[in-house]
Amino acid sequence: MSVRVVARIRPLLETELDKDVIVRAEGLEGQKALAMVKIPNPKNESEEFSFAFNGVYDRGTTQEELFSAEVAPHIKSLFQGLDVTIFAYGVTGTGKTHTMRGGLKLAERGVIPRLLSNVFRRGKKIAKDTNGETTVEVALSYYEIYNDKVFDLLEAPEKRTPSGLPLREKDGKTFVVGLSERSCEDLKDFEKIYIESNNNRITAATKLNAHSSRSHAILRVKVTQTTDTMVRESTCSAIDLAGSEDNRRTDNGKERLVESAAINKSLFVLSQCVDAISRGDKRIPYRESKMTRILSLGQNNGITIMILNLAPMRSYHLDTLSSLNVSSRAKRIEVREIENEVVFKQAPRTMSGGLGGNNVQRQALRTLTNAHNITSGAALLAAKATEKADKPVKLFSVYTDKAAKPATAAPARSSTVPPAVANISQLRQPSNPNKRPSEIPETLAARPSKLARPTHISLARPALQQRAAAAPAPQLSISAEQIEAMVEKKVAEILATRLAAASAEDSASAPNSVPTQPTTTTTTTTTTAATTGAIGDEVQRRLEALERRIESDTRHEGDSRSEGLRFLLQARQAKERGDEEGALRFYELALPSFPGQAKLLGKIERGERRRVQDENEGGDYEGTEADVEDDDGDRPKRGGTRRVKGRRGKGGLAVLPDAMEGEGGDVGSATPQTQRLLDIVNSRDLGLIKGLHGFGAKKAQDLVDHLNLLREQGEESGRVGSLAQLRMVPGMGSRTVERAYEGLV
Ligand SMILES: Nc1ncnc2c1ncn2[C@@H]1O[C@H](COP(=O)(O)OP(=O)(O)OP(=O)(O)O)[C@@H](O)[C@H]1O
Repeated sequence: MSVRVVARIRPLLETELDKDVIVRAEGLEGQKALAMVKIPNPKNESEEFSFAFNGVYDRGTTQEELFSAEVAPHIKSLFQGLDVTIFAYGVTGTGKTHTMRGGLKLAERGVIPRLLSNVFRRGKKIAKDTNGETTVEVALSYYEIYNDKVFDLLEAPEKRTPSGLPLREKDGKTFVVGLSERSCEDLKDFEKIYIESNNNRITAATKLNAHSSRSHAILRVKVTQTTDTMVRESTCSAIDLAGSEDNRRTDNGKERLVESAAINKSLFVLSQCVDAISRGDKRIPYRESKMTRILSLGQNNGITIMILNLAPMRSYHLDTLSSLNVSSRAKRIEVREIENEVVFKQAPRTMSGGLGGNNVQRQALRTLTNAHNITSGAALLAAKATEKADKPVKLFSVYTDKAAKPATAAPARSSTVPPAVANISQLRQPSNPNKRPSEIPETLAARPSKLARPTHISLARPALQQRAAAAPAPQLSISAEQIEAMVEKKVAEILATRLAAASAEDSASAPNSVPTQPTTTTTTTTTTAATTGAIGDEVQRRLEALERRIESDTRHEGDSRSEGLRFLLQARQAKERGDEEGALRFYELALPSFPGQAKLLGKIERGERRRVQDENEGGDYEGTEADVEDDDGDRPKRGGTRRVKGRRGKGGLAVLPDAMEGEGGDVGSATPQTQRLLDIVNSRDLGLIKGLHGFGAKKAQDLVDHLNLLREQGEESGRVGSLAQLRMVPGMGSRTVERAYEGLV
């Protein structure tokens, strides 16, 4: 499977002004072809983030240019039997529909009509070249996924049932029951079907776009080539994804929020799938959303093209960074492409200019939770090149364009830091003394490591500090909590170093990679001798043990602990940026890897309390997926960090039994409530399950469907054996399980 990720920056619309442009395209050093998107750091405009892509298309790129460069080369592969999937991803109003569908004029036609035109042309040529021995048939299906329900766009809306079309599994493939398919003779035929069925698509006016697509629209073009001896079938799916906008900027009402929750969830799964494919994971979470499940994403040997649509305006700043972040994960697949030699056949073209269009109104931006990072796609290439298969996948490094300056001291623990990392730390310089520590290199001369800072040590008064400075390090009083904090910080540093190392290796080995530049969110592991002395032997031992553990954890590809650690690192980085909501989200993502981990649960609870407080105080937070799920106001407002068996938490939180907190949550040691909950779940009795606290009809049905699916796939007995497992079921999560448990208590 190969994936190519490209970015397309749309031109300015009539009412947009050149002075508000903040997104620009650039080539890699010394190369003309555009391959980088540059955008200022919203928190520090003197810094600029660079995101690398397989190709970047600037504002003046025509429909024809995009199509010939990115889609046309794969039509041959389609006729050779490979499946092709083309996504248009991006925030509402950035040009996804324009890219996929386009305008009615010939020059304005988007990817889809051009694709069909090429397919028919090639089909005719094959028939002609084989003297009619090969017949080529084209059939279309067109459906949308709205609020996680599938609707046939080839059918009139009146024929829709509220629950949409069901999915079924057959021979390991997922198909939509009752989805119509229309044979399509020629382009005229196609245009008629396509224009008619587009009127059936659900769109709505949001504050960002008067005709915003609220569903994912998936056009499936099935090509069947038949000769006397064989039938070859392949499909090309073209997907105009729903907008990935942030609710806080759309003034969305309840209905729009529910839609957005479904949209964001499926986009999240999509990015997770792409991420997993890029890592070469055996398990791709494609079953966790309907769209990826129907597309069987990552299950075939096809070609995927992800077109990230971007608006160049400042008013989209945070949304743009957010989608760059998502697509940058996809970008890592560049490595696989090089290996497959399927793509990269044509360099992206550059044009500049501007076009007019509709007016897209946007409201003022407020803080957003998303991490603004980028993965260096070439990280995997570097890992591959050096045969370090046991290295963890490198996630999230941000490049900033800052002048290089040699460091004044070499890192003391250079044995654990690859040379490339040392270079990174040398390149970086603290441009702003007020910057957060994570953004500044921690070289000995420039600034002491956080680990050695007196704030981490219980020395309140100057006199004591002087005495302590003279005293040997082990005499310093460090509380268990402080040690814990140091260890946590250190873990984050170690992981961050790996990212930086990978980025550095990338630039050395990958011809298409971004040049290695300093990172803003990573720190180096320049633990100095002074630092080591200050933190003492005990901390050092624990750090080393942890380092070994991370090393051994990350060796197991697909190991959920490594995944969890990565989320913890991201949470940590979000915290460093002051992005509490982002941190909370990453802590929640880490939870399935460390089920029931009391400290993590504590962090999540505290984060949620803060969020609730923000809401009550009229803060920024206005709604996410979690809001929608927990809309009954049942979300705990308070709670202790450690839950005690058999009692309720402070603010009415379900008090989970110890059995649940252990990894795996063995049924053998389950409390009667746990056992009861599992019995109800495993009964598959919809009535009983619906009776659980926090379960509605849909959640109950989804759970039963999931259990049935497990059984169909022969996975164990299709039973959930522990609360930890229950939490891992798609759509469940910790809060749902806690509430169901609480109901039984
Ligand atoms: N490359 C382009 N050239 C000219 N106009 C464009 C281009 N891209 C987008 N536009 C214009 O920008 C506006 C928004 O584009 P479009 O509706 O395609 O956005 P979208 O991302 O599909 O939004 P939504 O997710 O809400 O459906 C439209 O008026 C469209 O014509």
